Amino acid sequence: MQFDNTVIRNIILIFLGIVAFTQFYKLYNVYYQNNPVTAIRDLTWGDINFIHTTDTHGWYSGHLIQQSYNADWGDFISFTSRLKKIADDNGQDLLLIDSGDRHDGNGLSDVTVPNGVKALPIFMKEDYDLLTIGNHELYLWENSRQEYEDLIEHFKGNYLSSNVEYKLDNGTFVTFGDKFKYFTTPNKHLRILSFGFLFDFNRFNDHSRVTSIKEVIDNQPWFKETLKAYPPEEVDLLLLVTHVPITRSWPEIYYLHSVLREFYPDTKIQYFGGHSHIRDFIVLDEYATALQSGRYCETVGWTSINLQTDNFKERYSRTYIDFNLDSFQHHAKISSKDSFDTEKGVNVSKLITQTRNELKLNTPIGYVKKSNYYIDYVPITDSKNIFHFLTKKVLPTLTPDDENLEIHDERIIIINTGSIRYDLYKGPYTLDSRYIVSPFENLWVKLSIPKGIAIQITPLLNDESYIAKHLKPPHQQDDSDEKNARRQTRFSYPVLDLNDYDKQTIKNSKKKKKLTKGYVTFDDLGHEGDDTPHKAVVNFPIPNVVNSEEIKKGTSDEEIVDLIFYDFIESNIIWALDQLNYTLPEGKGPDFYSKKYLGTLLNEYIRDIGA
Ligand SMILES: O=c1ccn([C@@H]2O[C@H](COP(=O)(O)O)[C@@H](O)[C@H]2O)c(=O)[nH]1
Ligand SMILES: [Zn+2]
Ligand SMILES: [Zn+2]
Repeated sequence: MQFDNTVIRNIILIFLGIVAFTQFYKLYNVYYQNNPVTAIRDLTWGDINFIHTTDTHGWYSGHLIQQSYNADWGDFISFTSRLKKIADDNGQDLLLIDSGDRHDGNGLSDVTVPNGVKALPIFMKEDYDLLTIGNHELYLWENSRQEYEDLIEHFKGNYLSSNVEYKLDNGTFVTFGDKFKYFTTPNKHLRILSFGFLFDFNRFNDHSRVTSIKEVIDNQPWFKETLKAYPPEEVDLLLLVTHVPITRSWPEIYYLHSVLREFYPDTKIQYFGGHSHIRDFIVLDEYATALQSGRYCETVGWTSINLQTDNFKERYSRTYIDFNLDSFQHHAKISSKDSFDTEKGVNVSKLITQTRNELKLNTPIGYVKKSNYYIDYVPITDSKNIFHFLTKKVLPTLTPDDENLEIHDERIIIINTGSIRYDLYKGPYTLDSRYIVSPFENLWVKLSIPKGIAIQITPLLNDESYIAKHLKPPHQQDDSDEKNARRQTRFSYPVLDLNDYDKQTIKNSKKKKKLTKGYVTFDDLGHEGDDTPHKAVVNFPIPNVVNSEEIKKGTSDEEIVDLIFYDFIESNIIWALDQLNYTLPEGKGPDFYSKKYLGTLLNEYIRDIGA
């Protein structure tokens, strides 16, 4: 076959065209990753507006490798101060609220002794109008003491806790802050009665005490006396600042609401929730809604109430603001970073950088070579799932501290999935990553029991139908109810006819935009609540516990094996043994039999493995 010059020239041109197109396409994609074209949805302002944070868990440096959450606490302070100015200029009110859980989840908070000693002063730079306590302020006495001595002192009058108390050295219990607050807002002069509540948490340290919401309502006269002292004609709005999941499957808010409605049949009530780490907004009735604002400085929650209208849809708005500068500047309506920054905000950002350097948080202590490892973006059986990685690669490398400890040939190591808090990213494994992935200082313990019993424990702790049918293991509700709260809220449904919200959603979804991965929240108002439209990520189910089994085939069920687990879940293990009718030899309690196995934490083993 013969080719003339024109054919050859055309082939070369086509080839060059393909190369040029491929290169252009690559650049285009890189550009989009860094400059996603997404229209940020505006905030709707009302007579009274709220900025809400919850479950920050020490993430005040922001997310250093995730653009969507790249703002730090200094930026957040500039943001809220800009919004306060807008509110004041327009004669509207804006209140800042935090729902607790400020420890455990980030190096900035957890590398110090006591944990939080450097992070809390940074948190305290924000001018919160109301705040309350989370369960992470109650695991360790030193954290409760910080709340009592530092935060309550600093936020005097604004720190509310209606069902949590602190034990003084002389043994008397005193409220963490105040049980309630009655106040008038600065601009609209609205009269507000507010309370602070924690869910029915039972793992508090012995210098504190939690009374369930139901117990407070039913058996502590002060609560109903307070409601009577502030009758409906003297209250424009009730504010409930809680560390309680707002989802319908968690009954505590709903019991509280039923009682409040007996006293205030049509007063407006706004709930703020936390603990299950999700974005959520619930409509309780025509005049009552609840907002929950995610976790880990990924989200700033916004809700507003327009008091002038009789129309429900015009009365309420909610937005989940991504914790980044684009969103902050957009909502503050200031395009230049220099004009957006406030002196205080810039100083707090500097303090964060200084503190991170001082604590050497960016120091690499290992390297994650192969890939990212996700908590629930991939199924648990996937090699990129962090629990798959931990059970297959990390747990089998655990070795006891004491070489004289009696050990057996076979062992099962169980971890509660709640002890792993964040995805593990490919690249340098820093001192910070260590606490991000798993912040807890739990000890490994060992129980030596027959293999036939040991192998049934993980399935039993994960069998929710079994757990639902039988007595709940002590403290188990901490984990499994929390997971239910996460799951069910995603598919919560409106109790009022809110179809118009969805029409709006459909209209907008026709606009073809390249979206980044992130939250797409389905709540009672539809799914346009996230300020930044995202491509939704899939969240696969994760069990309560996972294990690594080093068990030989062919050995008898009577063979004694070592069951190794964190002391944090000891009560769950003892519950499971009880369900299996296995009694530890008489006269000796579990404390005697479960021996300390290892002091080295899982997060240090990850470093050694290098992934
Ligand atoms: O020492 C500990 C303390 C807690 N956990 C896990 O944390 C969750 C509670 O976290 P929230 O932020 O309050 O949701 C608890 O259910 C445990 O899974 C732990 O593993 N060790
Ligand atoms: Zn939390
Ligand atoms: Zn919590």
